Amino acid sequence: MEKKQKPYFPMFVNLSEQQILCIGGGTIAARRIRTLTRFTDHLIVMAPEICEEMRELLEQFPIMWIQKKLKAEEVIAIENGIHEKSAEINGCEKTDLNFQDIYMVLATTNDDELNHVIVKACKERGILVNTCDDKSQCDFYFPAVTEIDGIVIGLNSGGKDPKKVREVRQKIEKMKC
Ligand SMILES: C[C@@]1(CC(=O)O)c2cc3[nH]c(cc4nc(cc5[nH]c(cc(n2)[C@H]1CCC(=O)O)[C@@](C)(CC(=O)O)[C@@H]5CCC(=O)O)C(CC(=O)O)=C4CCC(=O)O)c(CCC(=O)O)c3CC(=O)O
Ligand SMILES: NC(=O)C1=CN([C@@H]2O[C@H](COP(=O)(O)OP(=O)(O)OC[C@H]3O[C@@H](n4cnc5c(N)ncnc54)[C@H](O)[C@@H]3O)[C@@H](O)[C@H]2O)C=CC1
Repeated sequence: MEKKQKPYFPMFVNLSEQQILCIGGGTIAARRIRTLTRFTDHLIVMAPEICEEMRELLEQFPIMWIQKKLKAEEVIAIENGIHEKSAEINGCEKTDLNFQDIYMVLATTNDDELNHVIVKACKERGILVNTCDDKSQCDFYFPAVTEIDGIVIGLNSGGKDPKKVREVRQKIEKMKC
């Protein structure tokens, strides 16, 4: 008998004191960082360039931007405890970033190969990792999130239909009033 894939359990996690590193600063990254600003002030974005929406988020929230194009060789060095010298950081002093302090990594670059290397390095170090281009490699899925009267609602279709997930989230938001 074929085994049916079970849905993922919606575990609600305290992220308020956890550092989250998002590698990539485009459309997907901005959408996810916007969601995460509700849950933690410890957000780091690493990307050589960021989109307009991310730029606006950097102005509104205490997000650290490390302006850097990550190289696959550097990611592999994560295994040895990579120590990043940050290039340019939004409103903050120059500082070292030690991946050992990172709780969760979001790989959101448009370089699928790099995303894959990031996933591998994180898994080796036991860091929770999500990549936007391949659901089979994710430790967890990024949910659509909304909130009604302080009740957080997270939605997920197990990667079957993200577009529908978005539509359901929008329907819920219309019901709010
Ligand atoms: C599995 C998952 C893993 C993860 O990334 O965590 C994943 C994977 C992938 N998504 C893809 C495509 C799209 N994703 C969206 C939208 C969202 N995707 C999100 C989550 C997830 N996406 C995870 C669980 C999904 C689930 O619940 O089923 C949301 C909920 C959260 C967020 O991203 O913030 C957000 C809605 C947020 C909101 O609106 O509230 C849209 C629609 C749109 O953008 O309008 C499209 C175009 C679809 C189309 O056009 O049909 C591709 C192909 C990429 C490619 O082209 O290569 C992959 C890769 C793959 O399937 O392997
Ligand atoms: N999971 C999801 O919901 C969806 C996922 N995707 C996937 O997400 C990927 C990214 O999509 P977008 O955000 O729209 O792309 P985008 O082109 O807007 O952004 C890509 C970002 O990655 C950064 N980047 C590229 N190389 C880098 C490196 N070496 N180091 C650090 N940052 C680097 C760029 O500077 C840019 O900020 C797509 O290639 C696609 O595979 C696409 C649609 C939906």
